[in-house]
Amino acid sequence: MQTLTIRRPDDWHVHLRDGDMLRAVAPFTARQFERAIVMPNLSPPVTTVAAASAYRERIIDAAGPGFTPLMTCYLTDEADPDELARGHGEGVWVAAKLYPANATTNSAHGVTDIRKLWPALERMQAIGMPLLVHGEVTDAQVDVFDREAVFIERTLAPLVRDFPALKVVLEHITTRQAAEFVRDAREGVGATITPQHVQLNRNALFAGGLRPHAYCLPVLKREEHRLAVRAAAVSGSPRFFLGTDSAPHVIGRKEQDCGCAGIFNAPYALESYAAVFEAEGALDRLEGFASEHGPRFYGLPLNAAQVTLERGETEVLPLIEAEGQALVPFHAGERLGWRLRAA
Ligand SMILES: NC(=O)N[C@@H](CC(=O)O)C(=O)O
Ligand SMILES: [Zn+2]
Ligand SMILES: [Zn+2]
Repeated sequence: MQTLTIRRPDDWHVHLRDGDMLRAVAPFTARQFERAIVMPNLSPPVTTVAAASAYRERIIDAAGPGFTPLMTCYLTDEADPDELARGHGEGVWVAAKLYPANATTNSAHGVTDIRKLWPALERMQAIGMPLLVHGEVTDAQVDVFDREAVFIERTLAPLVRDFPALKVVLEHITTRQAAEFVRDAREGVGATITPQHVQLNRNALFAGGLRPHAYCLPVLKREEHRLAVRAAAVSGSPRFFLGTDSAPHVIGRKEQDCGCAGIFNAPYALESYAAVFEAEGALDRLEGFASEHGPRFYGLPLNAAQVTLERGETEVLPLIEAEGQALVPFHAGERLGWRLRAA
């Protein structure tokens, strides 16, 4: 097969940031995807309908025509059910995002105790607004590699039980436990999967030295987990869908004493996923994962347009500079075997 034409995909988890960084990265996402679920972890976080509408306009300006940002509400301990319902009703918010306080980048205003969210979750369940979850406990006693599995046990499993009709997406899954939990859960539970978590295991963090550009949260896990998440991605199950978690930080913030978590994978995300599906003999399932499972889960229409991937070397630059931002992309300096044909 020399070309692969699929329905135009969407990215169900991306960080587009704001200001110069937004202008630098939004065109990469817009080139690859028709829609994207935009994470609200700006500083300050996007907690009001007004802030989300204004942010949406800035994204549309930066991305150019043909791209639709789908906005999310950042949940705090003070999350107001009426504001959530209003934003959802007005078509501004597609979903709301739960960051356990201090679990990841810009999550200081996140939720300190899930019980504080109950009124918000009740309303979201009633109106059919999905809950997106950064699934890691923040308990310093828990080993950083176990934080996702412990979160599932302590928080997610009870939540999925207590809110039996709430749509829940476990974002950027990294473990066998997460893949199995989502696979076996009740209806209305899904997961996004990033390109890095199906291609790298935690050895990548220490390959010949400390590798800040392989550092993201949840952190890469053992090989056993990579294989389980990879199997879920290519399984064809509608519960698993594409979410890059592209999370740009300028090079200086990655390469420092306390480097930021996040991998900037937007520029070649599709080429990267295609390599995985091909290696697994599952290229015929790429379209479901990239373009169908997500919209069906969210209850949104499938995109009508198509894109074509063609076989051919794509050279990933070691450094991408745009709008004064210097970013090291995922696969920096490598060659990928597929190329997204220009629209
Ligand atoms: N994934 C990351 O490592 N970082 C994300 C936050 C997140 O998605 O948890 C970021 O905003 O930089
Ligand atoms: Zn996260
Ligand atoms: Zn993220």
